Amino acid sequence: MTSSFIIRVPATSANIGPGFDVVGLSLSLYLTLTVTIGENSTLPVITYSGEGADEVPLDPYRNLMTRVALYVLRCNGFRIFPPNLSIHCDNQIPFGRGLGSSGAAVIAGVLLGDSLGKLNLSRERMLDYALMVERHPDNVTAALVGGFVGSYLRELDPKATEAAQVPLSEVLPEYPPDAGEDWGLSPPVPPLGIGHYVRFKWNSSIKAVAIIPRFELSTAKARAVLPESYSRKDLVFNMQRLAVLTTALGQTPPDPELIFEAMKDRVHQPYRKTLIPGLPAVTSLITPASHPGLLGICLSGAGPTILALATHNFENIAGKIQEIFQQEQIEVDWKILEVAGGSTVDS
Ligand SMILES: Nc1ncnc2c1ncn2[C@@H]1O[C@H](COP(=O)(O)OP(=O)(O)O)[C@@H](O)[C@H]1O
Ligand SMILES: N[C@@H](CCOP(=O)(O)O)C(=O)O
Repeated sequence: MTSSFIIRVPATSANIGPGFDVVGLSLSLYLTLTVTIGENSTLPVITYSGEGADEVPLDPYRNLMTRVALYVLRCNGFRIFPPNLSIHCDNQIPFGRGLGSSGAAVIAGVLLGDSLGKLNLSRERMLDYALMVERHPDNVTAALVGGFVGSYLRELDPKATEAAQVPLSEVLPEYPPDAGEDWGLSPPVPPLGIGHYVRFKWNSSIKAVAIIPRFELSTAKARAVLPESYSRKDLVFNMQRLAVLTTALGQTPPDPELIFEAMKDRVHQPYRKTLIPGLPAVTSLITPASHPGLLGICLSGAGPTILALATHNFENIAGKIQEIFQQEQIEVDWKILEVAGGSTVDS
């Protein structure tokens, strides 16, 4: 007998200016998995449509989503994937653009492992698993619970810190063992309650315009350009703005002057401008005064996507940003997105 279920995970925009590795916003682009049990196969058969379909690995031991699902299953007493599984992924989230595609794949993998193993993990426990794989909580938390969220990683005792520092390659085995070889010990189980979050209010008149350059920038590369330490002046600059921003985006009516200044950042964007030509011009030349309706502009996640928050005049704002990128010989696509709900699993 065949049965199936559907997992849906939203895109996310992390940081929103000053909230580096802290805040995330779920957005209305989705990774949708249709999971069918009943096909005749030993290993999961994976197919893709949409974004990334021509580059994503379809081998379940190499695909990020199924590797995460296997990690969750192995931590809970299952040795291998259940048989007769087929997974179709329809993906609207472009890879490597700062819209949380990897965070969505990790959350989809956790939900897949939970459903296949009938584990009934709580949302908090699911977040622990996701955080073993993606160590910054902003994307995965927003993708799991939805909305505008702030999160932190708990400081762990030395034993748990050790478990949480295990390299990704050990948490997620990439290759099956050779025939006859044992899988070895189960992977490190996440410490309990690594991540904690709160959801902030969001004024529903605010939409997110995502201006998406047609080139990929891996998050790893965009993190590698960041310094190890910061001046007190720059940290205070960001903390002052973040404290204001988390309330300002929930107020009615939204205050453009307040939000525009509160979305400025000195922790990641200045260092990433070398990887994203046009970024300094985009964040300085377009203002609420020049473009009514605009509230603020930032890099989405690690970039290269630009996120403009606005209440109206979306086409005009996107058009100006597109023009700035064109001067750098960079083509873009743009979309008006809503703030989305969290991930769902439906039969
Ligand atoms: N739906 C998916 N299924 C499998 N792997 C994915 C999926 N989405 C993203 N990935 C992996 O994550 C990589 C992008 O991650 P990353 O550099 O963090 O960029 P992003 O800003 O899009 O999260 C992709 O190149 C791919 O390897
Ligand atoms: N806080 C992280 C967020 C990365 O988001 P992504 O969507 O680019 O994966 C960072 O800024 O590095």
